[in-house]
Amino acid sequence: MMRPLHVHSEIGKLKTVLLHRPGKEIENLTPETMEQLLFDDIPYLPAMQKEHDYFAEELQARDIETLYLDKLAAEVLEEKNMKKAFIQKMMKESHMEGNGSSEALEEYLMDMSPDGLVEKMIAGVQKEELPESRKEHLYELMDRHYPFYLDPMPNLYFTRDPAAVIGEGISINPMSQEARRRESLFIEHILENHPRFMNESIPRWMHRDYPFPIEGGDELILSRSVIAVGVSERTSARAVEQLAHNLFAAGSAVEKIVAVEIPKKRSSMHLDTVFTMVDKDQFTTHAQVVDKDGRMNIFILERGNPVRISKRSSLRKTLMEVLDLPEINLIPCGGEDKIASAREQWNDGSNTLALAPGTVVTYERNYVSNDLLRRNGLEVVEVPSSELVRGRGGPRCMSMPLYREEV
Ligand SMILES: NC(=[NH2+])NCCC[C@H](N)C(=O)O
Repeated sequence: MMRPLHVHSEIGKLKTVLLHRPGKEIENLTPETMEQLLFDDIPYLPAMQKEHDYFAEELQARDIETLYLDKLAAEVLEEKNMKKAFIQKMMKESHMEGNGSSEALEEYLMDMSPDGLVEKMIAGVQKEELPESRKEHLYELMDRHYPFYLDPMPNLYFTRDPAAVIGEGISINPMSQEARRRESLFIEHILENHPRFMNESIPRWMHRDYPFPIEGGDELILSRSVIAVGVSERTSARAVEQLAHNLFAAGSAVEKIVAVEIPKKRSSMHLDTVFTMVDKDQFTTHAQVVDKDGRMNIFILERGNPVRISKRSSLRKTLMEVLDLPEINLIPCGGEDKIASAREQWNDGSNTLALAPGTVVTYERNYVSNDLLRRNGLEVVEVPSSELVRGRGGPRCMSMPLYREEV
C-alpha cells in the first residue's frame, strides 16, 4: 500500500510536494515590520504570485502532484468544534488568548468560511478589523503603535522549514524565529485531521513543543540511511541530537546523522543555502563556507547504545564515506568568481530543488551557477524570481516533498 509520506533521498523522482502560494500576508509587510518578519524588502504580490504559479506549473508539467497547504488546512475546518479548537490554538500561540478583544476576535474568526479563515490566519488580523467598543487595553487602542492582533505569516511560502519528511515519518519542527513558530501548527493540524494522513500512523520524529529549535532547511536526506543536518542560525545542536535519538529509537531506516556546522548568519541561515544534493554524487556548495576540499566542522551521530559521536573535518571525505562513493563532485555556487559567488548565493543560487537525479529547479537569475550546473551534466529547470527572492529563499525552501520514488 502506498504510504502518504515517503522520502528516502533528496533526489529520488519527486511525486508529491507541499506548496503555499504567497497571498495577502505579503501585503501586510511594512518597512517597520519587515525585518522582524524576516524580509529584506516588500515584494509586489501579483508578480510574486505569477512567479510562484510558474514554479508550480513546471512541477505539474512533470506529473508532480502539488498540494497546497492552505487548501488542505481548510478542508478539515468545516466542522464547528474543529474550527474553534484550531482558532483557539492559533490565538494562544499569537498571545491573544483571554485578553482584551480575544472574545471578539474569536467570534470574528468563527464567522468565516474555512477557506476565508485559513487565508485570514495567514494574512494576519489588524486591530482595525475589530470594533472599537470591544477594545479594553492600551495596546489595542494604540493600534498605530503596532497594527496587528495576529501577525501575518509571510514566510509560509517556504514550506520546507516548518517540517521535514524523513523516510515514512515527519519532523514537525520547533522553529527558531518567533515570526515563524506558528507555521508548524498548520502542518500538525493537517496531519492530525486530514483524511489523507490522519489514520496512517505516521511517525513523528520531532514535536513542535521541543524547547530547542530545528528547521527543515537544515534537514537533508542524503540516502535511506543517512541524513545531514545543519547546525546553524536556526538549528541547535541539542535538537539534532534529540532528532537522532528519536529516529534511532523509533525504528526509522536512518543509521547516521551528519551534523554540519555552518556560520550563524543570515546569508547562510540554513544548510540548504550553502549545500544541496543535485545528483547521486554531485552537490552544490558555497565557496565561502565550503572550500574545494570541503573543510568544515562535522560530527557523525551513529545508531548505537549509547549513540556514538565522532568528528570529521572534510565534507568531501565525509560524503564519500557515508554514501560509499569513490568520488564526489562539489559544484561551487557562482563558480570561482568571488563576486558572482557572493551575489548568487545571496539570491539562493545553491538552493536547488531536485526533481530527479540530475534534474534540478533553480532561479533563472543565477546564470553563472546555472551554466556551471549544465556544464556538469545537469538538467536545469529555471524559474523567474524577481519577487520570490526577496524573502531570501529558493526552490528548495519553497517546497516540501511528501513523496519521492526510490533512487
Ligand atoms: N530553507 C530555507 N533556506 N528557507 C529560507 C527561509 C527564508 C525566510 N525568510 C526565513 O528567514 O526564515
